[in-house]
Amino acid sequence: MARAAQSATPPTELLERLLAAEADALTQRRIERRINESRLPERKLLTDFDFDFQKGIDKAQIMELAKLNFIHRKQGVIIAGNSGTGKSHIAKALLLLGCRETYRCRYTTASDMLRDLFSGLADDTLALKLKRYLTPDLLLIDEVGFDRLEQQDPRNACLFHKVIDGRYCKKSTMITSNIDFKELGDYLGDPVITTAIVDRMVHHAIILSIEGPSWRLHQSQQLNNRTTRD
Ligand SMILES: Nc1ncnc2c1ncn2[C@@H]1O[C@H](COP(=O)(O)OP(=O)(O)OP(=O)(O)O)[C@@H](O)[C@H]1O
Repeated sequence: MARAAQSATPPTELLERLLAAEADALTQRRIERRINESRLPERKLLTDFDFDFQKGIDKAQIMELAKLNFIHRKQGVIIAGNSGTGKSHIAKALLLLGCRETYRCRYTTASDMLRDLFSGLADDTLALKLKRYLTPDLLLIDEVGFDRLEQQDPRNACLFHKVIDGRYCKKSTMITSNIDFKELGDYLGDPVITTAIVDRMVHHAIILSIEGPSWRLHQSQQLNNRTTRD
């Protein structure tokens, strides 16, 4: 206000500037809140992704996904491929973009989600816990098939089904996996229910299959080469 008085800024212009700054700060706070609520463990960006390294990924397709129309269309996205090929990086970056728009998003790994839902069975809070995974506009279930589930129990398939079926055609779900869907029945403990899960997951979904080298391996090879040279 002192500066405005010095430069004889008209009061309406001053008010306009103050309100714009407040509106920007409010938008920023809302974005931060959505990111925190999403439980995203790290903020990955598509601009940090080396598309030249991973030739198996169609950059144009990812940039199309980055427009987030799939959330609006309540479409699923499945990113499959070997370890280290960048599946989680891309999925997390898309989730972050979702938070930056007005979407409510949630990140989980398959094992964390199933552990959480199992605890809901134990203390009769399943309905409440399911809400966490059913209400977000975008749910990312990362690392499907990645590790052995804590509870080796066919109810894993029932719980997974509750989430997928509850979101089917209503909300968008992103899944990353390093196993073939044929192995999902063993992973979730019930092949029959898993067939119903896969059916819903792939229906109308955008499926990206990344066949390529591991970025982690590439990084450690580069490091080794550098150390040998030094
Ligand atoms: N093409 C790439 N450009 C830049 N960083 C990459 C690329 N691919 C992977 N990374 C980085 O390598 C690490 C592993 O990638 P990411 O977790 O996305 O792999 P993943 O395919 O999900 O593997 P996993 O199935 O083992 O979880 C991350 O830190 C990620 O940011």
